[in-house]
Amino acid sequence: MSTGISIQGLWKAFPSAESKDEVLVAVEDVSLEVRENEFVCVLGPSGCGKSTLLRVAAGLEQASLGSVTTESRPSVVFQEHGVFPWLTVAENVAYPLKLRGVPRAERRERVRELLQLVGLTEFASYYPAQISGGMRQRTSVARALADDGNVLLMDEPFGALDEQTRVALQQELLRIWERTSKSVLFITHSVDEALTLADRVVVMSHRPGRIIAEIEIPFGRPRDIIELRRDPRYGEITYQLWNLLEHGTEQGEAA
Ligand SMILES: Nc1ncnc2c1ncn2[C@@H]1O[C@H](COP(=O)(O)OP(=O)(O)OP(=O)(O)O)[C@@H](O)[C@H]1O
Repeated sequence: MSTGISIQGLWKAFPSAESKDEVLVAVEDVSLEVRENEFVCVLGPSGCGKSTLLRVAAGLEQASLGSVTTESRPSVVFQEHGVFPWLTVAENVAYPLKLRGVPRAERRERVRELLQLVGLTEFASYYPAQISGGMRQRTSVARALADDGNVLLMDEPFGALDEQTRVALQQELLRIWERTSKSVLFITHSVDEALTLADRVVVMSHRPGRIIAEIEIPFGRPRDIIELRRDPRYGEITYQLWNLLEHGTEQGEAA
């Protein structure tokens, strides 16, 4: 199977704010492959370098060392501020199509389909300030899907939402992803979210962020993310992931 995203020996350091002679290592020697059509979640504690990893993968930051290659130019969804406030919902979704020079009639049809996919048809002519946070994130997801590439990078896209909206959008994202088949790298600090969405969860250590474990998630597709929670393996993997986050090992022993 071919590779959607390949990260090899990636290091990222920033100048230290404390001393001119020092650097702050945010990401340490991370190698990670996302296969075509695979959904990988990167799980790690706050400040461990998850966003930095994603920003480098997106080409928004340069690697200090190592390389990132993607099958196509990645589309990115961020936690917040992902939509242009001066454009309507429909215009936001149309934006990447316009940049690519897609003719107007085709653009209109594609936007109609995407808005239907994310349940925003009725809000096409609203501005971001006139819709809810969950709707803004759906707009952002629809806009990322309007890019025709196969690589989707998501940085805690549902992190700022209330729990019910978050679960609804996770379910929606899975439904869309199952139909559009993209390679997804999804950053989260939530054990539940990683377990719910991923084919594979990559766990990072405290800063500097290294990969300390990769866990294959055994739940099949399509997934019902509510039913999933009744599966006894859900509790077991949750326990395993929490131990990795807290102690760096799977058994709750100190590393
Ligand atoms: N542009 C920057 N300049 C200097 N330091 C930075 C920069 N961006 C990130 N850092 C540092 O890199 C480290 C990792 O930050 P990053 O935002 O990647 O963590 P994170 O795991 O995404 O955190 P959170 O889950 O809290 O969002 C932090 O110590 C942060 O201070």
